[in-house]
Amino acid sequence: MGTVAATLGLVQRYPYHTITASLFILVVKALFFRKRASSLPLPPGPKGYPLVGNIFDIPTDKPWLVYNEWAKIYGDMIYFKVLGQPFLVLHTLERTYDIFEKRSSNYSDRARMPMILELMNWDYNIAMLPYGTWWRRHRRAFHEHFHPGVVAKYQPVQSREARAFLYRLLVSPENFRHHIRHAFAATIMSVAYGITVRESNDPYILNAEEALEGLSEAGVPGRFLVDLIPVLKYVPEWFPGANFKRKAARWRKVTADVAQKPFCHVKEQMAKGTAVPSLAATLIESLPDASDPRRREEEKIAQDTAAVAYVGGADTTVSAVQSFFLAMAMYPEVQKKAQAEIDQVIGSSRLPEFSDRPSLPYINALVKESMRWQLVTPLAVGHMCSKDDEYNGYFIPKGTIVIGNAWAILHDPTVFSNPLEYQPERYLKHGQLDPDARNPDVAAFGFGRRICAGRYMSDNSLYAFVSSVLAVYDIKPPIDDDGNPLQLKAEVTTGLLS
Ligand code: HEM
Repeated sequence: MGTVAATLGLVQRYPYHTITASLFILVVKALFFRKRASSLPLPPGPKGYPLVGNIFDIPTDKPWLVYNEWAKIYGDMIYFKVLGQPFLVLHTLERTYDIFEKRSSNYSDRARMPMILELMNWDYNIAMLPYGTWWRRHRRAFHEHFHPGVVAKYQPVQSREARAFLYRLLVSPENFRHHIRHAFAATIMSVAYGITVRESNDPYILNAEEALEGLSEAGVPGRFLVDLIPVLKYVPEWFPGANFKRKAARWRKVTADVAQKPFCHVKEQMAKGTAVPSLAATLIESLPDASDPRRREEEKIAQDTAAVAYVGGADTTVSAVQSFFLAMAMYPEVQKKAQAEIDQVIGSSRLPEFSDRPSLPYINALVKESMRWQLVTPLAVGHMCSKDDEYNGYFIPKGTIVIGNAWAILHDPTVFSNPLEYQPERYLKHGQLDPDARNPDVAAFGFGRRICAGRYMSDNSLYAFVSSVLAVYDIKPPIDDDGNPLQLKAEVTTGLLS
């Protein structure tokens, strides 16, 4: 879900000016301190300081690894507070299932983000909407076009873009990372709007990238004081120190363009009778009449649905494909087995099709392992607890941001032997997919009612790219000055999207 998730619920160290101001708020809040609604203890976690809580303990670099270490001390539920904001990190599948699935009505909300949602107008992003009717209407509209029964209709575009990607790799293999990004942007623009993007400097893509950069900056909790003191959103732009308002104004414009420009383009094409089939065109066709009072809201939902396909899909699957390239360069024996399967099942006279997928168990296992090995969203996206709760002998206060440590769940050595190794074989038994092997989907796409709504489309894209690339290319590590292959090591970036 790409940057769809921004950095919701991801904890980072706060700048010191933010701390000072927040202290003030906390003192005020403390004056109205609410007595705890339960006599049960809070879940265990690192002991923090008065008022600021665990601000100095919070990991900035790959927090999923640090929480994994903390779990050895505190167990599979870790509770801590940062500037009054409670967090709960869940470490095992049992806990994420109990909380996000069994108690989903209480654990499906999102943290309030005034900078992003109220000032930058990212409110079209389903992933950020508060839990409730408006989110549910968006989710339903999105699901209608991305559930497992319908995503097959996007396969021709996915295959076409996978093939165009093969050609670009042939021309300039050194730019493979750029080509991956371009391929996914092109796929989604085509699916969502029927737009064919330019090879470089495409205005839609440039605009979206700028909006996503703003999102990524504003998504760091504490980056903007207005997230801690929402009333600051009313400060006028000219006011000294109100730089955040000027930034928000610029980002608001590009963010709005991401959703509106391509959608308006489709409307114009439809009016002229020249529109090509697309998600936006289908959504527009099924809108109520212009005179219908429901039209305004329905049109907004349609516009948001198409836009979120782009912002949700632009970066995420890209990251999974990058992991796949790294894995192939590091594990040549895996690559050989995958190529042998393609050669045996398909031969060398054509490229793999979607219809071949059931006959390619090793490739399917490789797609799964590419989602597990280096997770795209190692902490998924935090869910906010809507009301006070009691669970397993502990009290969980309303407003707690609950994070499922997807990395820990998919690197549990009791479930995945040698979890740091890339081994597609772990999903196979007697040469076929083993139904009893833990499927990375249990955590790689998040949890419960907010689980990634684009995961079926993403899975198809990954299959199309992986199988096409392996059918025609060998992926190898770069060569050093003496002509020897470089020793590669998996090093991932930190952040919500790894
Ligand atoms: C490897 C690929 C992807 C990964 C790892 C991924 C991951 C995620 C995660 C972790 C969430 C939040 C789940 C939660 O709150 O528990 C999410 C939400 C979402 N994703 Fe994805 N995503 C991927 C691809 C896509 C694609 C291709 C699309 C669009 C076509 C998409 C659309 C969405 C949407 C709409 C949501 C919001 C769901 C909601 O809040 O109700 N994602 N994704």
